[in-house]
Amino acid sequence: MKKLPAKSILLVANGDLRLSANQATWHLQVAMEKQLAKAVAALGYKLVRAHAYKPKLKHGFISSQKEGMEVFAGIDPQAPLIVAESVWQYSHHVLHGLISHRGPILTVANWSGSAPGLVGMLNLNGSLTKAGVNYSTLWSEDFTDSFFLKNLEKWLKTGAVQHRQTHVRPLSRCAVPARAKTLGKKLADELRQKKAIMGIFDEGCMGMYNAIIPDELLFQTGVYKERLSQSALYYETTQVSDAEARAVYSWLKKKGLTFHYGKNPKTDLTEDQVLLQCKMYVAALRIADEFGCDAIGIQYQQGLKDLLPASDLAEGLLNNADRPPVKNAQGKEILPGQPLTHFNEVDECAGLDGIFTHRVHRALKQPIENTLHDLRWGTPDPTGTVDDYVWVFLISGAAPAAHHIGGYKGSDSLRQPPMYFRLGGGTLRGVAKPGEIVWSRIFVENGKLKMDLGRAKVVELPREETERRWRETNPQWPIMHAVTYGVSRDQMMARHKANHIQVAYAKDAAAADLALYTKAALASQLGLEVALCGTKANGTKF
Ligand SMILES: C[C@H](O)[C@@H](O)[C@@H](O)C(=O)CO
Repeated sequence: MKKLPAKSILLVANGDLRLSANQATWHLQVAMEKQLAKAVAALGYKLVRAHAYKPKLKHGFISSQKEGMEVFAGIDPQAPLIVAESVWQYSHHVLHGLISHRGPILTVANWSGSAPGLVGMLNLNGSLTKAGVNYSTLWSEDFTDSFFLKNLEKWLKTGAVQHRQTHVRPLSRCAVPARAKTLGKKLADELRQKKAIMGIFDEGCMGMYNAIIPDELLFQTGVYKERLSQSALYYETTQVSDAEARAVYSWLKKKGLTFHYGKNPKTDLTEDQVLLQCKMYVAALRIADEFGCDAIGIQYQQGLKDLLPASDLAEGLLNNADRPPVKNAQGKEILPGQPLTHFNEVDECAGLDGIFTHRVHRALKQPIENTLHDLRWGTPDPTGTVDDYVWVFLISGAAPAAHHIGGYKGSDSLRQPPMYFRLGGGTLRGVAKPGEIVWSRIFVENGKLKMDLGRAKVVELPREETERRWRETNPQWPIMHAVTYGVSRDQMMARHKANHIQVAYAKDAAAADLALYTKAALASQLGLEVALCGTKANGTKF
C-alpha cells in the first residue's frame, strides 16, 4: 500500500459498466478533474488519482466492482478521499470500498448537464446513506464559486461539511388536513389488508443499491415483491404475434405519436425496433396480469439491452391511462383505461411511491399518471420567461404521454443513444405540460423507510430554451421544466438521497396540496418516516 505524502487527497472516478459510455464521456471527466485539482491546490493540498488512465480502454474510470475492489485494496484506508463524478456511474463499483474506508469521504459533482454526473453522485449519496456510511457532498459549476470553495476548505481542514436543512419539516410538525388524514388511513388499511404486488424484472439496475428496498422494510406497507426475470420478458416478447405488435403501433400512429426514423439501425431508429418495443409492451402487461402485479419495474439495461431495443417506449405507454388495449390469455382486456405503474430502472423506492400515488390520485379524482425523472440538472431561465430557478427533470426515455404538452400528438420517439443502447429503440419524449405537481422520494436511512415530499410547478419555456436544455443534456429524452416551491437548488442537492424524483400532476394548487398531504399521511400510517420539504405554492409552510 502506497503511503501518501502529507496534504494529499485521493481521487476516485467511478464510471459506467458500458465501455462505449465510458469512452464517450471520458473527456468530460478530464475537464472536471483539472478544475477540481486546481481548486484543491489553491487551498494547499494535492489531488492524487487512486487509479490510472487505461490507454487500451481509452478512459480512466473504475468500470466494474472487481476493478473497484482492486483499487481500494491498494489505497490507504485512512486517507481523505474525493469521489469525483461527471458521468453516470454504477455505485456498486465503489460502494464496498467506501463502506470499509476509514478516512473522510467527499462526493463531488460538476454542475453540468452534459452527462449525468450529478445524477450519478446523487445515486452514490443515496447508496452511501442506505449503507450508513459517513460522507460529505459538494457540487459546483466550475469549482471557483465561494459556496464550493468555502465548503471544500472546511472539508479539507476538518474532514466534514454539513448543509443546513431548514426546508425540511417532519410530518408530525405539519398541519395535515383532516380529510387527508382520514383518506390516508383508509388507503393504508386497504393496503395492509388486501396487499399489493410489485413485479421486479431483475433486481438492481446499474449498481443502484439505494433503489433496492429490503423485503423486511416493505412488509409493514402491505406491498410484497414478485421476483420476475427479464429472461421471461424476453421470451414472452418473442411469443407476441406480428399482428399484435402492428395493432399497438397503428394505435400509436393514430394517436399522433411521431417516430423519427432513419436507415442505419446502428444509429437510427427503425420500424423494426419499434415493433419489437410494441411486442415488449404487450408481453410486460401479460406477465404483470398473470402475476397480479400492481406495478412493475424493468431493470432494462444489463442483460436486456443486448437482446432487445430499450424498454422505454413500453414503459412510457404502461404509465399512461390512455394506452393501446391488450388482452390476456383468456381474452380479457388488461386494466382497461388504467395505467400499469412502471418504475423505470426497477427503482423499488419509486415503485412503492408509484403504488401510493396511483391510489391517492385515484381516490381524489386527480390525474393518476406518475413517473420518475432523473434530477438531472438546472439553471435559471436566461430568456426571462420565469424568474425562478428551473430544474431539468429528465428521464432516459419513458414518460407518460399524459404528462406532455399535446399528449401523444405532442410526443415523439427518437432513437436511444447508441453508447447506452446498442440495439436502439425509440423513446417516449415530450415536454411536460405546465401545471401543479407533487414531487416525492422514498429512501432508506438508518435501516428505516423514509419519504420526502414537496410541491412544485411545471413551467413552459420558449421552444429555443427547451431545445438548449435538450442540447446540453440528452435531446432524445422527455423533459420537465420544474420550479420547486421553497426548496433552493442547494437545499435539494443537500437533502435528496437518490438520482430519481417522482412526479404527479394535480388539477390545481389546492388539489396538489391535498394529494401531497394524503400521500404523506398514507406513507406515515404505513410506518414510513415522512418529511415535507419547502412550501406551498404561495410560500406558506405545510
Ligand atoms: C441510460 C443511462 O444510463 C441512464 O439510465 C442514466 O442516465 C439514468 O437515467 C440514471 O438514473
